[in-house]
Order: sequence, then structure tokens, then C-alpha cells
Amino acid sequence: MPLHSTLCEIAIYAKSQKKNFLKYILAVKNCHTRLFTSVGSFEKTVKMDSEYSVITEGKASILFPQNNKVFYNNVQQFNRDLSVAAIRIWSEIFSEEKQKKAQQKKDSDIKTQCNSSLTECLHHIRQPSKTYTFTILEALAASGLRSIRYAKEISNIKYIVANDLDLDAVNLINRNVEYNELSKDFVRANQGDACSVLYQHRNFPDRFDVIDLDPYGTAAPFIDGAVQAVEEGGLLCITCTDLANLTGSNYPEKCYANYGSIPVKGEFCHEMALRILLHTLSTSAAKYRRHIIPLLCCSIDFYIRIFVRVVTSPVEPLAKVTGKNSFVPITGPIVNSSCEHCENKFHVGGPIWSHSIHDKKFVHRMLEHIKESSKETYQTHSRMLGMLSVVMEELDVPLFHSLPTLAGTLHCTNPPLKIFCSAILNKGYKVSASHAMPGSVKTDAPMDVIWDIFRSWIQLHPVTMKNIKENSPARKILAVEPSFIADFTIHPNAEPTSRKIKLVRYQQNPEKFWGPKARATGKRKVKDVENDESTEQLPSAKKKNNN
Ligand SMILES: C[S@@+](CC[C@H](N)C(=O)[O-])C[C@H]1O[C@@H](n2cnc3c(N)ncnc32)[C@H](O)[C@@H]1O
Repeated sequence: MPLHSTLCEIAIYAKSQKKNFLKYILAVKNCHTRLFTSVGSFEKTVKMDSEYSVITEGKASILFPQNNKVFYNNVQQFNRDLSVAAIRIWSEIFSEEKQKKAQQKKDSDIKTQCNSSLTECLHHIRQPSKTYTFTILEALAASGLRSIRYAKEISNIKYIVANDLDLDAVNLINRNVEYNELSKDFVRANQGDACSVLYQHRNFPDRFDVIDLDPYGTAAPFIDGAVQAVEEGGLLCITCTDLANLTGSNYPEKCYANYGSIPVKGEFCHEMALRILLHTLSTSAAKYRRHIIPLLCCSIDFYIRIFVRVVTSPVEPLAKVTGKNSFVPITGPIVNSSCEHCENKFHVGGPIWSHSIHDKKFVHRMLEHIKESSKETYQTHSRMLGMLSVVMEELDVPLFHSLPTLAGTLHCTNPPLKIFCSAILNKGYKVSASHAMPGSVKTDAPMDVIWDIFRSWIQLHPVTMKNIKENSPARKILAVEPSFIADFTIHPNAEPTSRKIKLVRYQQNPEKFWGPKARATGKRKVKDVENDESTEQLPSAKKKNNN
């Protein structure tokens, strides 16, 4: 039977079985070494001699070497879905800003022209508003999947440079561009060191409007180039997977060498990792009279991903402003060498970015866009909705507490999250969860209020003091009478809407052995702890070193 009629039969069968044609072909590839497929008017040859498999993600179908030589990690689909949505929303805002500027210029031109000629005036009024196109650099592009998704799923792109150091990767990008029927002028495969490419494009008008850095491990070597090569108001999208360094699981020197900051081990370490990366970006940008505006910064699975705008401005909010052009240095340190509550020694960490890590207006717009989109557009749709909803609810204060750790310090039972949050709210403070950890407590309540709530809790649920060592933090904290008795009555805002309506707030393990391609060591356990969050089922407190 001729090959093309065999293929037709396969296609009809695949359709009747609601199977993806290409995936189905893959399943029968062992029967055929060479298949011709026709997609629309485009005829292409797919070599199916077990060298390649086809992976479909979003609107892109990627030929991917079976021997896994060029990096593909399907668990990162959430990263790519989120990036498509973020770039889409950023590009709308970028275009609106440009249109507004153009409109202002037009208005002033009209004013001038109308004074001289009515025809000129009408000509100006009738000019349609321009659509702004933008450029993207994916500096470490591997198979080109991400660039091809951007090309197919985001409007108004002028062109994309998909760069990789590895020649095999560049050949594969070219093959995939062709396979997806995109022009090589639209998605331009380029072989080069990401740093060189960034430095070659650091001056106007060669800069890129969007730069995506998605390396193995740390993005630190590329940051200096990226903050220069991004256009005014442009977008940096950065992944770092070196969380062992950023969270202090390795030697702190490694993090200091890469990011100029010391990590602190603690339950908040993943948010601290985000703030360390933002600190590095902001200090790098400051060298070039630029500063960063974080739009969305997320701790996800085994990596962090941030979306940040870069603008030119000499202002760095480091000193106290006392008048126009007059500053005094900030004062400090604001703490002693040991803790006033438990008398333990303070550990030094940072410096970190202490301003907002999300722009809520941006996140809201992104969330609205995702709600209007379907699971076909974003296969990780429910997770996107869940995470961004938690981000929207997140309080704008740095870092957070973990209830089990606080309870562990005092050797008491975990207060249910809802009851503990109610006590904070009833005392007049704000509270939320953090997207970075299930069961987290983000609050503007000071530490003495937190310990007083625990002291009140312990009055209702006493601890066995004989089990607590002398001179332990627990003894010191519990020796103090609470300055108020906490009100544990359930507060109407103690349960966030995202939990009430049962969104996927925190991710379950996406698949067996998930993580960075080289299996992570000491990786975080991320499980769906929705139930854990609501009542007493929080992860049990670690009985550690405190007594
Ligand atoms: C994690 S993969 C990129 C995955 C890709 N962004 C995606 O979403 O599918 C990292 C890639 O960076 C490339 N690479 C490593 N060092 C590089 C450098 N200095 N310049 C350019 N590419 C580099 C590797 O060859 C590899 O293909």
C-alpha cells in the first residue's frame, strides 16, 4: 500500500480515536522509517528512525532528539505557560504606553497644525493608532520550544532571536522553526555565548524589548548583560534553578559569589531566594542608571522565575529623603546581636530586595486574561489560576512565618491556621499566605504580638514544661506574661477566597522523579496541602535544637 494512503488511514483512525495525529504516528513509527505528512499546503519530511520524537506544547510541536541531548523538561511547561501569559500582558501595557506617548505628541502636533491649515489638522486626527511590534531574545534556547511558542501564541512580535551556545541545539532550533512553518527571519536561530549576544546588544537601537534567560542553574553570569541589553520599559524573564545555593543548603559563599548576598536557612528561604535575585538585578541595573520594577516573582517547584521591567532612572531608595535633592543616610542596625524574645544569636543574611515582589495591577490583568483563556491555550491553566490568585492575596511584606516552626519552638500543639490568622486579624493586623509555601503566615504583626498570641494559645492548650530544657528559647518566651489575651474567634477574612473556592493553590508532585534534569538533591517536598492548611493537619512541627 502506498505510504500516503497508509498515513491517511492513520490520520482518520487517530481522529476517530481523538488522538493527536503526530503522537499517534510516533506510536506506529517503528512500522515506518520515513513518513510524509501534509499539514495544510506545507509538505514536510519527518525522520522517524527513532532519532526524534514529537512533543506538542501549546501551539508548538517540537522535534526532540530521542537521546535527550538537548534539554527538554516537560515539568517546565508551567514556566513556559506563565511566560507566554506574562509577555502577552506586558506587551499590551508596553503598547498602551507607546500609544499614549504618540497620542500626546499627536495632540500637540494637531494644536500647532490646526492653527495653520484645516486639511493638515484633519489628516492628523484621522491617523489610525499604531500597533507596536517588539523583539524577543531567548538567550539560552535549547530546542527552541519556548521561542516557537512565543512566536505562535503572542501577537505583535517583530522577531525572536533564539540563541544557544551549542551547535546541535542551534541546528535543532532551525529544524523546529521549519517544522512549525515559521520563517527563519521571524524566529532567528543564532549560535553564540549568551553573554556576548547580550553585550553586543546593549546599546540603543540594538536592544531587545524582552529578554528571556532560562539557564541550567544560575542566571547570575548573564545578569549584567541583560540589564543593559533590555529596552527602556522592557521585560526580563529570568529562571534560576540553583535553589540549593539560593536557599543556603550549600555553602553560603557560593550564593555570595553569584549574587552578592548571603542566604539564610529557614522556611521563608524560597521567598528569600526571589529577593536575593531581585537584589542582584537591582544593583546590576543601578550601575547603568537603571532600576527594576518587579511584575511577578514566583517560587515554583524546584526553581524561581521572575518577570521584571527595567527603566532608566538614577533614583535608588537607599537613603532618607529630607527635601528636594537632600538625603541623609539610613540609620541602623535596628536590632541587637541577640533576639529580645528568645535571646538566641541573630544570624546575618542578605542584603535582599525588600520592596514589592509583585505588581498587583499586572497580576490582576494576567489573571483576568487566564480566566478568559481555556485549557487548550494553557495546559497548566488551573495551576496558573491557583498560583496567581494566591499571589493576588499575598500581603506586601517581606518573608513569612511557618506556624509549625513557631509551635515547634514552644513545644505546643499547632494552632489551626484559620484560628491563628483570626487572632492576628482580631488584633488589627493583616495576614495572608505566601505562594511560596503552603501553611505560611505573612503578616505585618510584630514578633511580640505573634508570641503573645502563642502565649494565649498555650493558656488554652498547656505545654508540659518538664519536657522543656532550661535556657531554651521556649522557656524564655513562656516566662513572659502576654500583654493581651488573643481573641481566637473566627474572623470573616481568616480564610482566603482562593481556598474557599478550592483553587489549586499549591502544586502536587507533577510526575515521578520531577525536578531539574540532573536530579535535584535535597529538593523541596511540594505536595498538595490544601487540607493541611485548613485545620490541625499542618505538617507537624520539627522538634529541633531549641531545647
Ligand atoms: C535549560 S536549557 C534551556 C531550555 C529552554 N529555555 C526551554 O524553555 O526549553 C539551557 C540551554 O542553555 C544552553 N547554554 C548553556 N550555556 C550557554 C551560554 N553561555 N550561552 C548560550 N547558551 C548556553 C545549553 O546549551 C542549553 O541548551
